[in-house]
Amino acid sequence: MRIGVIGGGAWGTALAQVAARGGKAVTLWAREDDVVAAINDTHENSLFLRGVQLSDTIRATGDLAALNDCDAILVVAPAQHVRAVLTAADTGAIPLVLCAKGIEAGTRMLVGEVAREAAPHAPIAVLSGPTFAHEVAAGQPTAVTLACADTALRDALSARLASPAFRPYASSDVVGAEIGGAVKNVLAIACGVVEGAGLGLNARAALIARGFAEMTRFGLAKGARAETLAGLSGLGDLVLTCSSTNSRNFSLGVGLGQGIAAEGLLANRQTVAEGAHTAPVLRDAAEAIGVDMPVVAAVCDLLAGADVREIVSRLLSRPLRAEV
Ligand SMILES: NC(=O)C1=CN([C@@H]2O[C@H](COP(=O)(O)OP(=O)(O)OC[C@H]3O[C@@H](n4cnc5c(N)ncnc54)[C@H](O)[C@@H]3O)[C@@H](O)[C@H]2O)C=CC1
Ligand SMILES: O=C(CO)COP(=O)(O)O
Repeated sequence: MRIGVIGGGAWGTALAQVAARGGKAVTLWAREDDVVAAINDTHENSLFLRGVQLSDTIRATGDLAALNDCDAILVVAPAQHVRAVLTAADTGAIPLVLCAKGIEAGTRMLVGEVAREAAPHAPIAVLSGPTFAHEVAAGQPTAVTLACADTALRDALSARLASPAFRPYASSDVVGAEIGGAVKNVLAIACGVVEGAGLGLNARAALIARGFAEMTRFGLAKGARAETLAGLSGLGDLVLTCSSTNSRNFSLGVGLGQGIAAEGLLANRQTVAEGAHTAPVLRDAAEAIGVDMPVVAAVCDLLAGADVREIVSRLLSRPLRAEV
């Protein structure tokens, strides 16, 4: 199975490295000419994944047509750009493995729904889970959810990507795998705020648990399965991203919690904090189907400039209620 990758950020590059293990050829499309040149000339993506020596069987290209002879393509552009790159790539019926975590602004579509519109003939799979790119690229042990309705395709992709250090767990719940990854980014911002504002570890644990309740309410309403949300792509990724400043979303929250305005934190950044884009879309999507997501709403208000203390006191003064 010849693998192509769309997206030369940290995660696309790390996944190219996964696919290249054992000396297999991988074609990686990157948007930036200097990323293409650096990968081909020095086998390092010095812009997005500095310090990782990449396999010399990864060939980078700036030409999307170079992916047309692949047997499967990992789509690793940020969620807001997936529609544009898939439309431009025009890869026909080549299976797409969606690896971005987010919801498209404007349409409120999950990336899978976007892909079905932009590439209507392509079989769709979703790869998601607790995966900091640097650790994966360094070969540290990692497990992911690989969701696809077509079991033969899922098994072929799993066999192609698996190694002792990279374990895909199979699922048929594509929507569930997507929702976990999209929602946890917003909740990670909230946990970062708790850290930045010095509210303590009890508060962070409470936020992870209540955030997971929000993820579950929204996911079930959208047709996800509870066990997917409690698995690697949901709770697993939530715990990872809410625990470390290695997370861009958590770090953004730390800044907000310290009272720094979102505008400044988000200006001129090269790396993506998906939760900032997902938060308002998720809040609107949840409101539209009557799902209560107070933590997500709080993150939206903080991103829009609300005062941290006011938002915290609003959350803490909500009426007491049953846990479940
Ligand atoms: N970095 C990580 O550890 C992980 C990231 N992800 C997800 O992977 C997706 C990509 O993230 P990263 O690789 O981390 O990105 P990154 O933050 O390392 O790099 C930014 C990426 O955005 C691309 N980009 C910027 N403007 C663009 C445009 N107009 N059109 C197309 N692409 C554009 C850049 O070319 C670059 O590839 C995100 O959805 C993220 O949530 C998922 C798992 C782990
Ligand atoms: O998705 C991730 C880990 O699974 C990466 O999280 P951040 O985008 O917050 O860095």
